[in-house]
Amino acid sequence: MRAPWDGAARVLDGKATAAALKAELAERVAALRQRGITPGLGTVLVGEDPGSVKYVAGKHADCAEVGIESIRVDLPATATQAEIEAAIDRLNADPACTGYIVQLPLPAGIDTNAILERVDPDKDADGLHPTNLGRLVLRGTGPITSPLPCTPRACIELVTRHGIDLAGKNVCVIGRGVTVGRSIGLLLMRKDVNATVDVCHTGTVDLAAHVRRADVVIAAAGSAGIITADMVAPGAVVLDVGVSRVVDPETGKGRIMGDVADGVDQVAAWLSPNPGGVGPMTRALLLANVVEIAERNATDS
Ligand SMILES: Nc1nc2c(c(=O)[nH]1)N[C@@H](CN(C=O)c1ccc(C(=O)N[C@@H](CCC(=O)O)C(=O)O)cc1)CN2
Repeated sequence: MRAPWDGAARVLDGKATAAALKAELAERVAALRQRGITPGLGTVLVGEDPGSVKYVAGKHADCAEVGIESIRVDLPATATQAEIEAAIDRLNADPACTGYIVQLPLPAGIDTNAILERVDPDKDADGLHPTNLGRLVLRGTGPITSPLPCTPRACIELVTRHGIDLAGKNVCVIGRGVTVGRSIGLLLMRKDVNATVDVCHTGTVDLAAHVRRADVVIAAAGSAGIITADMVAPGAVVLDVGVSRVVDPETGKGRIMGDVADGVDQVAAWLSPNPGGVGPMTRALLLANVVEIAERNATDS
């Protein structure tokens, strides 16, 4: 099924693809605004983790770019479960808020599942509410009418917008976290995608054997450089989703390292850079979720 491959990998360019997607979304937001509907994205940030602060700021900048209004709720790291839940209840009741996210991870001691379950499923811009994940399990075919998790959606959009068809492909997912690994299998198995999925994790025996069989590798373990060139079949498509923050021994500065080691670009046919691959697409798909909620609400009313 794979074409023989003897060149350097082509780049799955997340920045350019996200820019194209955001331009399409800006047009849909303009159409909604013409009908008197203003989509609004809310964020709940608890504490001042530098990564989370940066991601939330990025989400609001993206909103401004496409014409979505922003609602920011910033709580101190000392916020209690009850205080976070009260903020959730306010966003659930706020008509200006079309959809919202709770930035993860939450501080230690907070019951994350209880927080995510309190989000109104119809405002769940992250697609992480149990009702929406349950719909993904139950509805393996037909149109999708509820929000989908952003990073899994980002992976699929990134490859399909580069002309890669996933139907019939063997996809190896590495990592079983809720935001990516566990939920992406459900999307890939849907009839409209039609991939065969292998999900590997820390309990997997012989990870390399699984990866070697794959036409498409989605590395979302958060373990720097875990996927090496000798594991990847020549001509495979490789998405580097995992993020580890490491200190560069040469510069002494912190930098992001993905799950994919140097050298994979000499074996794979396509490779998503990290940064610059799935991350920017995840941000764009969050906006897509908000626009789709607004469009569905407009049709329902
Ligand atoms: N509620 C959520 N929390 C978290 C999610 C999520 O989807 N929902 N995912 C991550 C963080 N995240 C979004 O929130 C996210 C992470 C990274 C990027 C991104 O574009 N990264 C850039 C590099 C950025 C940098 O230099 O630091 C890239 O990949 O090019 C977007 C979104 C955990 N929490």
